[in-house]
Amino acid sequence: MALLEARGLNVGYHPDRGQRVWSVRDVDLSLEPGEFVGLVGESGCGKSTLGFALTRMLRPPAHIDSGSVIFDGTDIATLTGENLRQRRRGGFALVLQSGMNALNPVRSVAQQFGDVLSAHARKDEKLSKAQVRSRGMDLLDSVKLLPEVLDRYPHELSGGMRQRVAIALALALEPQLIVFDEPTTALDVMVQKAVMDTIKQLQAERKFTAVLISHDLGIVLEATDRVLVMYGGRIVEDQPSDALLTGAHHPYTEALLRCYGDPRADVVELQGIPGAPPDLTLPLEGCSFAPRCELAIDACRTTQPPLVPLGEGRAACLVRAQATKETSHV
Ligand SMILES: Nc1ncnc2c1ncn2[C@@H]1O[C@H](COP(=O)(O)OP(=O)(O)OP(=O)(O)O)[C@@H](O)[C@H]1O
Repeated sequence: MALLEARGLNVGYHPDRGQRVWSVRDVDLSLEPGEFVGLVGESGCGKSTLGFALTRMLRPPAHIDSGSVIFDGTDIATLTGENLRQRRRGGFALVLQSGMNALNPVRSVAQQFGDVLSAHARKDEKLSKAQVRSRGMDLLDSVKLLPEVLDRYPHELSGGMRQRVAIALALALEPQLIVFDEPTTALDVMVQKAVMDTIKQLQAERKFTAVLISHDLGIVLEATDRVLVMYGGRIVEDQPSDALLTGAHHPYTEALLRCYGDPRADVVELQGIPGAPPDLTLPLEGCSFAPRCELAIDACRTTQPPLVPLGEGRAACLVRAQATKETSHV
């Protein structure tokens, strides 16, 4: 049984003034226990909004307009207040792009462990300062930080250390699902690799379900079991990572793969994707990639392609779905 299932999920930003943005459109996805899933796509396609929705971290003007997010049997899309807070323990957590954004600049690391643990403690449970410190030291150890980091403030730590503290704080409530939103983007390449190695090791040992949001297909393909590709607020492809390396089924994924150079190759020829991403303030008719797609036929401009089984997973492309149907009838 899936750990999380999102069905018909629509998320928009509805500011009092200014334009509405429909950032996540009709998303259906499942996350299995213990799998490591990548979420990729161009900037602005809705990855973070989806990650925030799956962990119920959206803040106004963002709003779940419709759909469900069934986590471990409960629809968390409709949970509020105390019920939602209680569900986070042993439930779902989000690690943000920059550790500095996630940490409170005026609280020491130990105080922040105390804040997280006490905010989600059971009613009959009160942790002493010594218990918080001991738990904090274990968690710091798990992300490869020394115990003395407990008494430091965020500004005293490097970017990589702050990101490790943010990961340790997410682990404090022993979540079954952690969404990592661009966890290494703000770090230099060496630190990026070290932090990614720690994330992979923690996931393999603790067996939580992980979603890695990134625009770097290379990092995602290396770390994950399965990749979800987003375009214009929709999931357009969902395939095992190994299968994507040998062939994508959606023309947008193919274009993304051409933008990523294999560092092992002797000669790397990178290509961009001509055209611009869709405007998410507008309703979309047909396939949102059609204006940039070399394969597009008339029907692509008028019919929203459903996400159907293709290859070892799913893809939302009318042309490819039709071609597969025709070959299977030959
Ligand atoms: N607070 C906000 N108010 C209004 N629109 C927003 C807000 N945050 C995001 N959006 C819009 O929602 C859409 C999706 O943004 P989102 O950040 O989810 O995309 P993303 O794929 O994660 O991008 P990036 O890779 O750049 O982080 C974009 O069009 C963005 O402009």
